Amino acid sequence: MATATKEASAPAAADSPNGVKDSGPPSLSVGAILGKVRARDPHQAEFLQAVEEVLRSLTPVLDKHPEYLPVVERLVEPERVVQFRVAWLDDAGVQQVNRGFRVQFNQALGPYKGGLRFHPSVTLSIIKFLGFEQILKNSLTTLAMGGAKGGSDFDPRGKSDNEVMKFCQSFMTELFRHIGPDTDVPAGDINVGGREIGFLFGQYKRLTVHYEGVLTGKALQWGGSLLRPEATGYGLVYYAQEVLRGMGKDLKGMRCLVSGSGNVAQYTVEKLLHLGALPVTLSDSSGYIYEKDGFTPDRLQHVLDLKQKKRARISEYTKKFNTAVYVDGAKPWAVDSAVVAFPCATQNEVTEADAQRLVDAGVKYVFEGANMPSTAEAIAVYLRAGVVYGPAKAANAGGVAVSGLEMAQNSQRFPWSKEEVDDKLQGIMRSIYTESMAAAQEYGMAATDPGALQAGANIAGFVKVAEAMLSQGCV
Ligand SMILES: NC(=O)C1=CN([C@@H]2O[C@H](COP(=O)(O)OP(=O)(O)OC[C@H]3O[C@@H](n4cnc5c(N)ncnc54)[C@H](O)[C@@H]3O)[C@@H](O)[C@H]2O)C=CC1
Ligand SMILES: O=C(O)CCC(=O)C(=O)O
Repeated sequence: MATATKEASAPAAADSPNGVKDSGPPSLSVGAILGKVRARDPHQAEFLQAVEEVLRSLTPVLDKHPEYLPVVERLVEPERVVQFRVAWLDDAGVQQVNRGFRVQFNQALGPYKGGLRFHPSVTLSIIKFLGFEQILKNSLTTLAMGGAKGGSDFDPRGKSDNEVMKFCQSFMTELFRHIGPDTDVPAGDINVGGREIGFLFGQYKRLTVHYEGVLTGKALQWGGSLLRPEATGYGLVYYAQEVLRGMGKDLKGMRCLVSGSGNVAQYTVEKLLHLGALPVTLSDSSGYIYEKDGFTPDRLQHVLDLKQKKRARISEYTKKFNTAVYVDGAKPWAVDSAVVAFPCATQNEVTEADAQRLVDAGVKYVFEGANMPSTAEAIAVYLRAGVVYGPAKAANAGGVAVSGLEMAQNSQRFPWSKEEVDDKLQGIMRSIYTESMAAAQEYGMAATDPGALQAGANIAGFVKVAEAMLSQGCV
């Protein structure tokens, strides 16, 4: 994508395509809005990175529709930020104090929706970037969901089940008053899976006496949806398949690099195997494993046992399978002879130097499973090298999409079959691809432009939210 953030001149208030007028300060421009965001929160590096990336893509839209500028000014400010103390007693009876967050970013399209992350790196900046991305991602799914994110700096590593339960109960003891099935529906993210959602749901029920679809990612026996655990990874691969199909290519036989080894990475590898691709790496924050001839269903099952049951490091894998090598302290991006990369671990895991390594090693496609895994500089490297770039908010939307389907099943009080959910997931990922392409082309980009999917996802996601915000007035 070749557009740069434009310091546009003052647009006058104008009619929106739906006939609603909105007006902002006469000096409003993309540059002025960015300046205000930077001045307000100069230390929120991740949040600024996410906002800058989106606004850059929106420049041609805002040139054509200056009436959206006041909407953008509101969009970059969360509707509500809740920050709270989470105090709990560890197994030794010693008090621990963590910080909890819920950023309710935008409710234009539906109840706030987005995951909870428990990780020592969690700050308000991280939760705000995730919540901001979630607005446009949820819009792309076509389901009625606003954008939110939450979490805590709690580190579950090394904690007993009892300690995790105590923490979750204390976290929900504050959070419950801000959420509800028609208000805000949290789910999992890094270090928040089935175990944590269970503890959180139990405490919500105890506090409210309501048995309702207030969280997604629940277990099947008590309101979960089939395929929610698999949805982000499966959706990512379905999206990649759509993009490749649009270029007359097929994932079958392609060597793929996958980073991370958590929920998203595991089911990305599983779906790649279903489709005959050759995933060869997985990683964690300590290093990566390389299976030269690719994972197999048996080998993947071992990863699932290690990660889901034993909560072990990925290095443990080579104790059972000596077909693989473990490389300590490194990322998988320099492994050669791969064509596709799926970063599925965490934000900014692909730096400019990593991106250059990927390009040098022959990678032609990057599809993001993690949220914002590529730095701005890394994205520039992909695009300069002609690498097709499938951005997170489109490529990993399958998880929240099936969360939306879980909400629909909870409202109906009737579960759907695996086939029904999978069929809907595939349809949603296909429509994200086609809508993104259509939006990029509407604003002058060629379908063959390596940045078309990025610009298209930002534009298509934004326009729906902007129209809803215009219709709903200046709130
Ligand atoms: N779980 C979901 O449904 C969705 C998750 N995501 C995103 O996918 C990414 C992964 O999330 P999950 O798989 O759910 O979490 P998880 O907790 O199941 O797994 C996280 C994985 O990332 C690895 N990791 C964490 N920090 C790392 C680092 N600095 N370097 C290398 N590896 C690191 C961990 O070792 C672990 O294997 C996150 O960016 C998350 O926001 C996006 C959409 C939905
Ligand atoms: O399923 C959800 O509500 C949230 C998933 C999520 O956190 C994400 O899309 O990043």
